[in-house]
Amino acid sequence: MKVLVINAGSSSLKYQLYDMTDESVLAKGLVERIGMDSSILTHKPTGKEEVTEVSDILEHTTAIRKVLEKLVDKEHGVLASIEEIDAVGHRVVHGGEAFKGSALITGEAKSEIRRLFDLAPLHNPACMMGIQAAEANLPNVPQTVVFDTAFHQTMPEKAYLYAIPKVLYKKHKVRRYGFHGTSHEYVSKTAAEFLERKIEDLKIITCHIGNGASLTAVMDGVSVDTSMGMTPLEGLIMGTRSGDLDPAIVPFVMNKEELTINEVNSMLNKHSGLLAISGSSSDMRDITDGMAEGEPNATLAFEMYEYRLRKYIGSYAAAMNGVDVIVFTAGVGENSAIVREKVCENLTYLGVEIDKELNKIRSGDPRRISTPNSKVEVLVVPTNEELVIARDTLRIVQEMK
Ligand SMILES: Nc1ncnc2c1ncn2[C@@H]1O[C@H](COP(=O)(O)OP(=O)(O)O)[C@@H](O)[C@H]1O
Ligand SMILES: CC(=O)OP(=O)(O)O
Ligand SMILES: [Mg+2]
Repeated sequence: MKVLVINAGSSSLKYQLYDMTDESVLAKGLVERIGMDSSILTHKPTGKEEVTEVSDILEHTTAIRKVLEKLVDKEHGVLASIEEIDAVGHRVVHGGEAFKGSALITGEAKSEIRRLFDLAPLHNPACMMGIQAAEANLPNVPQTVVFDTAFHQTMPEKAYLYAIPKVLYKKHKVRRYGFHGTSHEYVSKTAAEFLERKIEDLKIITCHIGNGASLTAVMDGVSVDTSMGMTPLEGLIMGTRSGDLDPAIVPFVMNKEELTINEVNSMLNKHSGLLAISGSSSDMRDITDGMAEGEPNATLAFEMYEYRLRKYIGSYAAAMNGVDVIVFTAGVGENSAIVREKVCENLTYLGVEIDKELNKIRSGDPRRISTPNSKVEVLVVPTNEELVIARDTLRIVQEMK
């Protein structure tokens, strides 16, 4: 069975084609700058050379058509025919309270995802474009949706409600949903397997720190709290997102700077975070390079990022009355030894002790970076959101039969 996984953003579309007989990746790639001139398609067939193609791709339907052409291309393809694709799995960022797990795409599911546009205006419309584009190109193939929010539906009320008038929850579903759920679930399970422990016996803090970043407290194998909120803006300092701030800043700045709702949203989501503090980049590689060169704004950006992350780890240890395992994952968590080192350096009060040499080793496998004496296991576990989507898709399609 072959499953195509699609992760659609507003101007990009990532894809991976899996052969689920052995969970191998046959090809993967990315279309960037959709809707702009000079869109870029990068296609990487496993075992063959990567190809890059620049053309004007005006919308997602054309983007998927181009991807499908590449998948069956004589030179760069990995399939004899498009008919070989048995199912398509889509990442959808916001599933609200309606979706507690992955689902087959039906008319009703699509209506529900549309109803959630209000709660995730930056994410869900793009996901819907991906779904419609895939349906247009592969009309007879079953399609599924896998939600970032689903894993967090186990949070208790005390963690997901905000201390604002309850009518706002009743009328508009204003509450914490949390995101990156496929990643938090995958790395917490993988961590327990790696340690050869039952996940039910562990208190785990998973740190998914990529471009978007969130932390989750996992107890008894389920999410009990997470740092992102009603939208993926709350919590940690991210590449271009502010994370937590005093909510009174929003009306204050809107008033002083005469900003519209869209403009203030854009400021907090796209022009804040590491980018705003450093004044130069949202990428942790540039921030740590700048810090190494003694650049003061890059140094401040790093310090603020690390400080916020460490405070959240402390608060989740408090939430669970302890922590057995801390897991680092995603772009920064998997690759930045200095972020891991600096965070852990200040967690000695929890009994955290990392081995600086182990921490520097680069590898694509789950690995331990704590010392044998450490009271908390500290692990680096590469995430694989696409594999979770492919597995869920396979399960749902098999259940249909
Ligand atoms: N070698 C590296 N060292 C430090 N940070 C890195 C490295 N590689 C990637 N990153 C960070 O990871 C981010 C991308 O993370 P990723 O999880 O791939 O994000 P997303 O899936 O949200 O696009 C980059 O913006 C950068 O900050
Ligand atoms: C939900 C979210 O923040 O996603 P990403 O990390 O892909 O931006
Ligand atoms: Mg991501």
